Amino acid sequence: MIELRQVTQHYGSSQILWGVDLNITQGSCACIMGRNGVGKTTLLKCLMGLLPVSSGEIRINDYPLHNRPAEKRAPAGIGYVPQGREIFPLLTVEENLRIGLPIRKDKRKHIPERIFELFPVLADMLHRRGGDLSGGQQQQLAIGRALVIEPSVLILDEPNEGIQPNIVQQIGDVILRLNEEDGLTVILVEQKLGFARRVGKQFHLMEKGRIVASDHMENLSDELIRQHLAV
Ligand SMILES: Nc1ncnc2c1ncn2[C@@H]1O[C@H](COP(=O)(O)OP(=O)(O)OP(=O)(O)O)[C@@H](O)[C@H]1O
Repeated sequence: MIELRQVTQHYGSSQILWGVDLNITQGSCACIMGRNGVGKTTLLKCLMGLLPVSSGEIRINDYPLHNRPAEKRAPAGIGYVPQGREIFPLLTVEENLRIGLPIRKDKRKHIPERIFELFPVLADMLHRRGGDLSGGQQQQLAIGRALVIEPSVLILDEPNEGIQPNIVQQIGDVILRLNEEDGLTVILVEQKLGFARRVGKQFHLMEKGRIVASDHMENLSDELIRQHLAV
């Protein structure tokens, strides 16, 4: 269970998050949704420790994260796929994947086979440089890299931004398999309504730095979409 209690955050003097309360149960696939600029990425970065919270608490299975630096959060079992992918363009696919291995508790030296099962293209391109891959392949690499630690929670920030439709479909399939077959808890920031409906089990709508509605995905009504998502 991931719990956020009254989380606030500021960039300098401008307050972005205003007392965010959020509960994400183990095994769920939760979509954080909202218009541009409402604070979705900021919320994920606070969860990952990439931005300090101003106040409030963040816990995973009762283990407090809010007072721990970012490098202590991946070992707590959280994998993160940032917006814009942020793969290392000059490193090979294999080197990009290996980056996470040293933080595994078991110090395992091999990339888990499951990653190549989910993304066969990464096995085919193992020795190619990250920067030579297409946008969709880079996104698959970014997800694969987050899975190297075999996390219990996977956080993805707009994984489909700028990706061609057939890869979007594949990424959706992989997220569903990770959630349903491997039991991974997934937290997904997603703007594409069709994709969110396909893979998400719950939604959390954000408006001006607050969560304003949370429910099962099947209850995401036209009225909520009009109020909080339509542009
Ligand atoms: N480094 C920064 N310094 C100052 N303000 C920032 C910074 N990063 C983001 N902001 C502001 O914080 C607010 C929330 O941004 P954030 O990126 O979290 O929103 P978002 O909901 O993820 O939007 P998008 O869907 O466009 O990615 C925006 O008003 C943005 O301009």
